[in-house]
Amino acid sequence: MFNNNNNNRIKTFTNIPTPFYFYDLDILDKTLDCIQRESGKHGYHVHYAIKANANTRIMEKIQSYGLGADCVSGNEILRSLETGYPAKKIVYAGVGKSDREIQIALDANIFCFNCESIPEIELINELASARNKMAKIAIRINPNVNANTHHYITTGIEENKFGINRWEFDDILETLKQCKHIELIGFHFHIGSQITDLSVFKGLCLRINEIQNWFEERQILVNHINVGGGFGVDYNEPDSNPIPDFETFFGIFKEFLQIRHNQSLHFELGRSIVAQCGSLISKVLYVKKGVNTKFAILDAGMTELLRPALYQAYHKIENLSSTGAPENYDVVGPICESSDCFGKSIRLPRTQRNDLIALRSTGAYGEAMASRYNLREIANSVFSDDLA
Ligand SMILES: Cc1ncc(COP(=O)(O)O)c(C=O)c1O
Ligand SMILES: N[C@@H](CCCC[NH3+])C(=O)O
Repeated sequence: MFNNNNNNRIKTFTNIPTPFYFYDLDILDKTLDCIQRESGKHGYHVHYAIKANANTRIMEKIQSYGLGADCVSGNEILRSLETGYPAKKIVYAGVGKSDREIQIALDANIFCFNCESIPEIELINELASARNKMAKIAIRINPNVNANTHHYITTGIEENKFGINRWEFDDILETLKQCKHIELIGFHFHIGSQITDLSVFKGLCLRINEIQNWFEERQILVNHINVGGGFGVDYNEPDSNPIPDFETFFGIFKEFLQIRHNQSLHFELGRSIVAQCGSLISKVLYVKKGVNTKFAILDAGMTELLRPALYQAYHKIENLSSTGAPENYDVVGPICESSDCFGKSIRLPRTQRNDLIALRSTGAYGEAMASRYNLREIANSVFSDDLA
């Protein structure tokens, strides 16, 4: 995206106050085209996990391709409705849904609650009963499949707080019998995020097959299977792999998941849709000598991109201004935290004050996780369409 063919774009960056989130809408369009084509081959339903990036323009663009929304809060449901996602394509997960949030979802008549505990199902039943409504739910089942990803973003093993475990199934069936304002329409699964070992999804399919058999033996059939999200992206080589291999990803589910007659399959993709269209653009404030290294101190920090500090995540770092001889730098932000570091011993062309630096693949969980720590301003977003 930032190679020599794009020198003009880089020139336009020079006049924009930094730091800012840059979104290449061409990459987003190509990603969405690919998702539409590859999921369409199998008739799959894709919901965008808006927690990855709830920027209005990004959400509107994704909605224009017909995707639904996967929400984790009442405010995300409201934002989805405002940006044109039809209620009948909204799913809502979360271990801690508040009364207010459940009411928002009931009033909007969303497609499905993904329920994570028995007390939650009982509360939804009570609030639905007060409105004389039926609430459609899927139970979020913890399939106990290890996602082989960072332990902070693993969600599908028994020790995690998410979902309902297998040893609770009998109690769930009992609860569902009691709850007259609940209609069970699906089973939901989500095992973690940034999964690059695709055999993990095969393991998920095989586990879902076993779970479906268990329920079928008890005459429980549902119309919807939702396998969540989690498909990872290439943070090392965003230019060689700007669009994840959705053909292979959806193909795994086609091959290994035993979908019953009349069942539809749903996905909740976040990162794989938006990560590669975004970059955080920053300026070098100072280059400072350390004991063993040089620090390149940027005007962006963990307040604009938390992932490196939170998960030791790597985002490719590029100096857009320099073509000098390569040197090693510890690339850090201005925040009063030692973990405010984007990378150690990063090889960059000779770097100096005012050079523009791009932190790549920040479209997912970048702007969405921004904070005002140290009373910093929230950075602006800039779209490729708006640049000359
Ligand atoms: C329930 C649920 N669905 C979907 C997602 C989206 O995940 P990803 O951005 O990895 O596709 C998440 C986040 O991990 C999630 O918790
Ligand atoms: N926020 C995380 C992923 C968690 C997704 C939500 N369950 C990330 O940046 O990688």
